[in-house]
Amino acid sequence: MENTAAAEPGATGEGDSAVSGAEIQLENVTKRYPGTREPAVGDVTMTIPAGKIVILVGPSGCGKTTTLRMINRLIEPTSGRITIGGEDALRLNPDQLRRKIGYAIQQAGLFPHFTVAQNIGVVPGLLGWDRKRIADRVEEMLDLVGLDPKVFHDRYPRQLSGGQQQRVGVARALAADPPVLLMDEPFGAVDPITRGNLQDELLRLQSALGKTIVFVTHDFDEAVKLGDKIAVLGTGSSILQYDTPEAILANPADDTVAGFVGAGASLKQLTLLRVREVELGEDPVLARLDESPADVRRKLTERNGTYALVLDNRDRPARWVHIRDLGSASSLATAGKPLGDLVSLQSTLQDALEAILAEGGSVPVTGPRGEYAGMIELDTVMATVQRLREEHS
Ligand SMILES: Nc1ncnc2c1ncn2[C@@H]1O[C@H](COP(=O)(O)OP(=O)(O)OP(=O)(O)O)[C@@H](O)[C@H]1O
Repeated sequence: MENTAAAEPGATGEGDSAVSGAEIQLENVTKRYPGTREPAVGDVTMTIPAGKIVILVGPSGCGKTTTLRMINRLIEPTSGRITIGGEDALRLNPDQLRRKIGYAIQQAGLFPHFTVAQNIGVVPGLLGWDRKRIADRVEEMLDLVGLDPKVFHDRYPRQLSGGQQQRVGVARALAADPPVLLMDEPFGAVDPITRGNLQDELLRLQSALGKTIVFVTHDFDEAVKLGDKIAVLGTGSSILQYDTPEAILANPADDTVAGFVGAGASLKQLTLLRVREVELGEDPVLARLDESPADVRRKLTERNGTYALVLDNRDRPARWVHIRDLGSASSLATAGKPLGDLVSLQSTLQDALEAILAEGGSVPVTGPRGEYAGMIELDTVMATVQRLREEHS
């Protein structure tokens, strides 16, 4: 077996975080499936910059998967040229090429009769790494994707939740430290909360790894959240617009893109901003769980307030109390009502807006340890939407 890829930069498996991806170029790439009239991919030319996440979005059947799978030659192009890091991918041995390209798909595509560890070790094994190095790498990858090696190492895929399977899928794709990662709706089959977590995880990994990632999705919100650039594709993978999420949201190239971006494009821009980037509002009257209700009532009266935010002994927001609850209350631990939605400094403004709408006003923001960090208000979010609209018009 040839295993020259193991000697390539970026395939060392040393886990060094400075590894950077390779640029991918597609030049006039066409795929015609036998017996079909129109090409599935027609004359596509695009450059995918090194170390960036590029998202392919577009309607079902427009050729996203075909485009992706031509990059690792699971599908052979009918014509055109593809280079990866300047190397002509169509001249390489396809097996050798694929060992340098991680591939993660919907429902993870794990081998059911292999344990988690065996699944992750597949490509390093093919590359001829010795057992010790593979074992170390498997541990490192499980850690990286947030799965405890002691718990998950020997499990079989059927013993994992959908989200855990996806994590193993990502770990397997990254195991040989390939410069390029292709992801085909990798989070398509999990519930929205797990999906959000996996997306956050991918962004965290990417900020450390700097791979070139080509990611296919149907979901424009996912594209906006993850993409450094988004390619909006039409029939035959024709590129309708290829730009940053900000630019596409602000100025869709045509009506088709605008339709795909959907209503509320300026609201979607809120997914690009984090709560820590905007000014927080004025503090409400703050109280401690162990303060006496009478003292808090006095503070509220002095400050003309109606609600106090009660913090626990570690400064974490715990409850709201209304001044009228305080007359009869014996302790703040039971007075008023527990908090509903909270947002953190890391949350997107989109999440903050949802919480504000659910709570009907302003919402407490928490810092890294869950401690109270300030309030975010509807006015701040609306002013931000207005500013974004003006900046991009
Ligand atoms: N093996 C094949 N033989 C013939 N036609 C095919 C084959 N595979 C895909 N196609 C056709 O090529 C076109 C593009 O398919 P592709 O799977 O790339 O689209 P897609 O954008 O990824 O779709 P989806 O979002 O639904 O997964 C479709 O019209 C599809 O029917």
